[in-house]
Amino acid sequence: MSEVVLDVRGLARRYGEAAVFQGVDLQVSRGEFVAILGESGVGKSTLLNCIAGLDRPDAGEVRVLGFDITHADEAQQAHWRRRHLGFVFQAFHVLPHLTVAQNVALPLMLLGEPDDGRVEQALRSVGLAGLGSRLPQQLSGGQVQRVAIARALIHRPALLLADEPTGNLDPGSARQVLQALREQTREHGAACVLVTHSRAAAGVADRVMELTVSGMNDVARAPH
Ligand SMILES: Nc1ncnc2c1ncn2[C@@H]1O[C@H](COP(=O)(O)OP(=O)(O)OP(=O)(O)O)[C@@H](O)[C@H]1O
Repeated sequence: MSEVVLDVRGLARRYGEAAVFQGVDLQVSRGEFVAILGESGVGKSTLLNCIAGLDRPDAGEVRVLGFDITHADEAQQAHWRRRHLGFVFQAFHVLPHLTVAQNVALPLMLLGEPDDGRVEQALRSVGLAGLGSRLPQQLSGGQVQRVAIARALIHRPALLLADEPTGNLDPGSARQVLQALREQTREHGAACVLVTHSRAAAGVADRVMELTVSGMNDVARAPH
């Protein structure tokens, strides 16, 4: 059994009297790609934000490689995120005035560890060799999301979180982006959690779960 990177236990979040979710347990191992399905409004983004330490759960805890993010203070959380977390969003989180290479280099710059060779290699590995000097607006939607994947993994984080990364893409581009996400997760030995309402998107994952108000359920694998 490979090492557990993400360990979520008994997580609950409520707004006022209404529970968004409760009793959420989730373990994800190194190199494993887990998809979490759920209807709109069930709390998928809230769950990712709680895992990232951007939102405080009302009960339960989140540990990443033993570090208890739930009970850390904000400065510790911010430091932890910069070093150990990659995040891929649905859209528009690639900075439009920076080139593709500068976007990918950003996490390394924030850590004070610039490395042009690594940026070039990262672009190659997501199929964007030679496009580093372009601006994002000169790329297709699928290419922009592959920039976002390269950027999310450039600093070799232990944990990769993806929130509907294919929501705005046609099915062909979506498939390429998901395949890049899966390949890169394995190659980097990251633990990846993807949230989506798309069963097709969940089809590339190693394991599929469903988020409900009362916890997380296993789902039979969607056909490829
Ligand atoms: N600040 C807030 N105050 C009150 N309720 C909130 C707040 N933020 C989120 N909610 C509620 O929490 C629930 C979960 O929202 P969340 O965005 O996590 O769902 P989701 O599954 O990611 O939805 P979608 O797939 O549409 O993005 C929703 O019912 C939402 O209305």
